[in-house]
Formats: sequence, C-alpha cells, structure tokens
Amino acid sequence: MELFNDLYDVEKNLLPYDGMVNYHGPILNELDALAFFKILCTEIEWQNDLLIIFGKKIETKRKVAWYGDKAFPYTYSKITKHALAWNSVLLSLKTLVEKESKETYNSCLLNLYHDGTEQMSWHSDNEEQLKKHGAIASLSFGAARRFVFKHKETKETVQLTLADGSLLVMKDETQDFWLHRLPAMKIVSHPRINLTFRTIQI
Ligand SMILES: O=C(O)CCC(=O)C(=O)O
Ligand SMILES: [Fe+2]
Repeated sequence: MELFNDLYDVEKNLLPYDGMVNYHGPILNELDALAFFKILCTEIEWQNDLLIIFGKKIETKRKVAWYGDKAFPYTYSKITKHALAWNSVLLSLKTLVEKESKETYNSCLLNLYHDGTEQMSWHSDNEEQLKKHGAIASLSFGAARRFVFKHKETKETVQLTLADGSLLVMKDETQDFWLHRLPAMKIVSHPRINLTFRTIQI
C-alpha cells in the first residue's frame, strides 16, 4: 500500500486558495478495490435518489445510501432520510480512510453511478448538520471519473481524475468557497461507486 501512496504528494493542496484538498491516489490495490466494489454492490441498501426540479420530484438513475453511527436525520431537496447502521464492509473502509486521512467520521453517503451518463451537479457539502470545516473523505471504486472544483466568486476551476480505489480529502473552508461536481462522461460505460465519509454534528 505504501508503494501506491509514494506516487502522490498527499500534502499538496490542489486548491490555489480558500480551502484544502488533498488527493491520496489509490489507497487500495486493484484486486482489493474490485473485491470491495462487488461487496458494496450487494451489501448496500441502494435507493434511487429524489431531486426536486421546478417543484417536481424526479427520481435519479444514480443510486444512493446513507449510513452512520446513529439514525441521523439528513435533509436535502426537502426530503429527510435516516442513516442506516454501519455494516462490516463500511466499518472496515471507514477504519482504512480514518487511518489514511488522520481524521474521524461518523457517517457516510454512498453514490452508485451505473455509467458515464450519470453525474452529480454543482454543489458544496455545507449542510447545517455537517461539522463546520470538518474533513470530507471521498473514496472511489470502479470507473475513473473527472471531478471538478469551481470557486464561487472567482469561478476558477480545478480538475482531477478520481481513480479506482483512490481517496480525496476536502477540508477547512473548501465547502464555503468552492463548488464541486462529477460531470457526465459519455465515453464511460462502467459503473462507479463513491463513498463520502463525513461528520454530522449533533
Ligand atoms: O461521486 C463523487 O465523487 C462526488 C460525490 C459528492 O460530491 C457527494 O456525495 O457530495
Ligand atoms: Fe459533494
């Protein structure tokens, strides 16, 4: 595992100002990443996400799931969901990510993108329930996808590719000043699973 990390400068801040984003690169080898991908496909209670667009509820093709230490309520697009209890695969990934990022987390939002047509639009993870300036650790499995940051005022953008088994950590004022999105990539035909470990403030 050390070998993989050596290829990336984990200390390097990808943002030029107003936040801190560190890309750790792959923290799992390909075989382990594939094994986790398969287990996550079957062991997670995937549900279609709901979006409210022009007052209408729309079901996304992208699937989501929400886990945590407690049945935390989590509201977005005016829909409240309660976190499910951790299962063993998520607990082992949480331990791995906590060790690698030197932070702790009490919840995890998961997204399953069936192919490159599924995406996530511009947003920042600055909901009231989240610990202010807490670290958010994003672990990716499956298809490599582009990930983009855009500064809310200057509109400057920063792009990177999130590889299979890789970890990206966003912290400090990142969510105050920067939006991020996962754009569609029509050329991608394989699925991808992303886990964002977060801290809910109770
Ligand atoms: O899938 C990704 O890499 C992004 C997920 C994300 O931004 C989120 O869950 O808030
Ligand atoms: Fe996000």
